[in-house]
Amino acid sequence: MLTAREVAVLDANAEALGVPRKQLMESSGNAVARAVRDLVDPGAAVAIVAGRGNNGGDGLVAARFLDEYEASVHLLGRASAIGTDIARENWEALIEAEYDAHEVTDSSALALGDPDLVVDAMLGTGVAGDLREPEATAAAAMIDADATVLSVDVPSGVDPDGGVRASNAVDADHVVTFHDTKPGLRAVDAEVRVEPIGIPAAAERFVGPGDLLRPGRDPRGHKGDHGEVLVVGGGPYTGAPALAARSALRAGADLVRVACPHPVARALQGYSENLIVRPFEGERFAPGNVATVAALATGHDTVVLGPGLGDATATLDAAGQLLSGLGGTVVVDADALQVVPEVETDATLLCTPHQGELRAMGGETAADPAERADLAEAFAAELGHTLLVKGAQDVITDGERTRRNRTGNAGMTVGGTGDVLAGACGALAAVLDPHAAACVAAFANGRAGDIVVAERGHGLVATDLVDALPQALRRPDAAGGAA
Ligand SMILES: NC(=O)C1=CN([C@@H]2O[C@H](COP(=O)(O)OP(=O)(O)OC[C@H]3O[C@@H](n4cnc5c(N)ncnc54)[C@H](O)[C@@H]3O)[C@@H](O)[C@H]2O)[C@H](O)CC1
Ligand SMILES: [K+]
Repeated sequence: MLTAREVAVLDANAEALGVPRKQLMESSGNAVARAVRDLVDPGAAVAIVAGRGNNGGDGLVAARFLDEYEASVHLLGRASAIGTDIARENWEALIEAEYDAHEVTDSSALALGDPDLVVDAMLGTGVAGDLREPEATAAAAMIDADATVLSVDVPSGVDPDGGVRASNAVDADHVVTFHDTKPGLRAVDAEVRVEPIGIPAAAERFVGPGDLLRPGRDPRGHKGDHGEVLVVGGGPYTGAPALAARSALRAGADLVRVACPHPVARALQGYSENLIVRPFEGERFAPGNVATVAALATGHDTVVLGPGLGDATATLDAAGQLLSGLGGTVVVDADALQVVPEVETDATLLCTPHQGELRAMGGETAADPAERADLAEAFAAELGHTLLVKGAQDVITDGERTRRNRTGNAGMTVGGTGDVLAGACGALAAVLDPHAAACVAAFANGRAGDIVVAERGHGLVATDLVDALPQALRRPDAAGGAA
């Protein structure tokens, strides 16, 4: 089941893998033509009504696969109003090849003739609200044509996600949809066929630039909308919580505070004036600090627990007590991971172990990425939390959905990259569900490493990653063209 957003993610990931949208459109159009062949015999009159987006583009492509039919193409609007290059190029090919194709500039001039079958290629996953003109008149003309109606992807006017039908939506007899069915088609009373269009399984299996399209930051948002993150760390180490906090800021958090022992507070503040430090008593995080830190945590969207805490017994006790009392999403990293298997909590944990830490938690790992993914998936299901298992290929799994991330390079084994990843997870989990946040964070962290190596060669240090995160998080053009 694919929402319109998931379709956009897969298309962009397919493009990054070397399968451009125009190729997907060619496959979609071919699938439409196959559906036509199954419904009417060669020689039949087929009227293709095309919108100005890629749904229309699919219909334009289909015309080229229907030479044995009396196919006519009716573009709703001027060719200059076609919204995408790939749809426009397909229109231009029809005109150049002298197909029976017309621009309908006045909806009352729409003349479908007496078709045996109408292809509804007006609107698909890009629809919004009731059909406007000329789609509304065209939909009515389809009904008047008294022909079989085959809709492309979704009946025009049906919301692909929620299934809500616009009052003037097309009544389809048949629907041909692509790659996977759509939630909105459950409510459609028509024969639905799902056709592959050549999106490689890798577009789903591996995190790609398309995953950066997931709704997260609303650019029109206001301070505090994009997440307030609390890092609980420091003790033996001060660099780790500073890296995690700075990374959270670079990954989009609006406010990041660091709860840390008094003795490291000043050192931490020294790392960056962007950090707000909330010191607690003592040399290390201990049970006596849990109430204070828990109270602080309630005022934040996400918590990142672990960077630089150390593994003193009292600290691990405190970590377990803190987790058992929290709700919301908590990123757990480094030594704090040890307490996760035993802790009962209402919080959703996003755990970011490397393979040694995974084994210490009771999980298993393997050299083969696919096998490692299966083992991690089983362990995440057992734990009941989301795992981001770091490695040459990261594995992200919540026990059901399992994906792998291939960005990053050998230079990233340097200390601190895990703290940067944990901070990025903290920021992204404030605006995405934990699984999506882990996918995007793993992708961006590795991509930041690749950007740094490409620009400066090896010798990468963790602070380089922090600075490269904004560039690594830059979204591809949703309509086409990888970043
Ligand atoms: N991976 C895949 O499944 C692929 C699917 N393909 C097809 O692409 C469309 C989605 O195309 P898109 O350009 O994003 O949107 P639409 O064509 O559905 O519509 C946009 C178009 O329609 C106008 N519009 C929006 N709402 C209304 C309205 N209520 N009334 C009138 N007009 C409206 C809007 O202004 C735009 O002009 C998908 O469904 C598939 O068919 C790709 O071809 C390949 C990959
Ligand atoms: K349609």
